[in-house]
Amino acid sequence: MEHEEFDYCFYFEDGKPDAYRYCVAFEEGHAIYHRFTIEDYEEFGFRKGGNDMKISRVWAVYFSPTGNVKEVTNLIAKKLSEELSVPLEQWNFTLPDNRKSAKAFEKEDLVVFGTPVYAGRVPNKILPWVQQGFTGDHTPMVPVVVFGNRNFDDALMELKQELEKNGFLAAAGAAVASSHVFSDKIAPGRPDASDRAEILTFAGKAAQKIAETDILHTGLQVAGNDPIGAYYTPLGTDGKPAKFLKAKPITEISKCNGCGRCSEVCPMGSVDGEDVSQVTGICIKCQACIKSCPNGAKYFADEAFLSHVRMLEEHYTDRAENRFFTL
Ligand SMILES: Cc1cc2nc3c(=O)[nH]c(=O)nc-3n(C[C@H](O)[C@H](O)[C@H](O)COP(=O)(O)O)c2cc1C
Repeated sequence: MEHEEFDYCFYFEDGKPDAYRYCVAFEEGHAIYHRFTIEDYEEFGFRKGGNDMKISRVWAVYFSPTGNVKEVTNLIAKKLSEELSVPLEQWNFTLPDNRKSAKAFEKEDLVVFGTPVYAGRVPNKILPWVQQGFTGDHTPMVPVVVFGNRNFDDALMELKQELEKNGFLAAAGAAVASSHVFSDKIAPGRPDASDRAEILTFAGKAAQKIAETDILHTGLQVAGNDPIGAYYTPLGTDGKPAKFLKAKPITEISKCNGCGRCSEVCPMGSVDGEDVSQVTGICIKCQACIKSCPNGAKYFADEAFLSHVRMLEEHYTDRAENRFFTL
């Protein structure tokens, strides 16, 4: 078998460092292992040391209605691309137009995959797209979740598991705290300079590990329940569940100049472009329309939603820690 036909190679230390190398070829879903003496292996022209997993491109792939996930995912992906000396590409699947056809990644891609945390999980309306919209081919990835200073609960575990079902292999992972999109009083300005420094240190370490480690046989551990737990139940100031599933943004007509920006940024395509006061489809409360309105004409008036926001402001203003995971 010619060495180009192998998917990747590695070696076991097990008391005899470098005694043998193993190369793997995937055929019809089965891994076929070939063992080489180090002499034969060198003859094949493999690189000495490391894992022989070649990365030729880094991708920043993200869903980010109000920009925090975009910023964090790009920061990690850019640092990885610099450290590994390969080009950086982006795939932003926030808008419905970019969720029309599935995207296939190759073995030599390294995909930094970012989503926000909604109710302690991957946003439930986006989960089907995470499950169906991306395929890997033993493609290394870095799952990243960004949360609004309360908790990321099982979101990172869920994102990792879902992508691993579709041919990706987690090489590192991160849960990064940000300002909460519901309130300017919760973690304002985050990610800040200190977060960015932590993120860059993590990405540098991840690049080194990716270059050195046999990803397929190591298995990344991340925080979260396995199996994944229930969605977090938002509470109101009275400590009872705050039910605002049906809440939709309201438009203050006197302030609206009909520019249509809110309709353009809605990730669900739910704001009518002709009459922006009409929310014709699902609202995921992402706040993209509210944050993007140049005239401050959009707001939520739902009492249960506002009570939840006040509860968050009362209980979740202490600085949450970022969490980073490497092999
Ligand atoms: C519907 C919804 C639910 C959220 N649930 C959580 C949560 O469970 N924990 C948390 O810490 N932040 C939560 N957040 C805050 C977001 O994770 C945070 O603001 C994130 O930065 C948003 O990402 P984006 O700026 O890319 O849109 C929630 C936000 C929304 C819109």
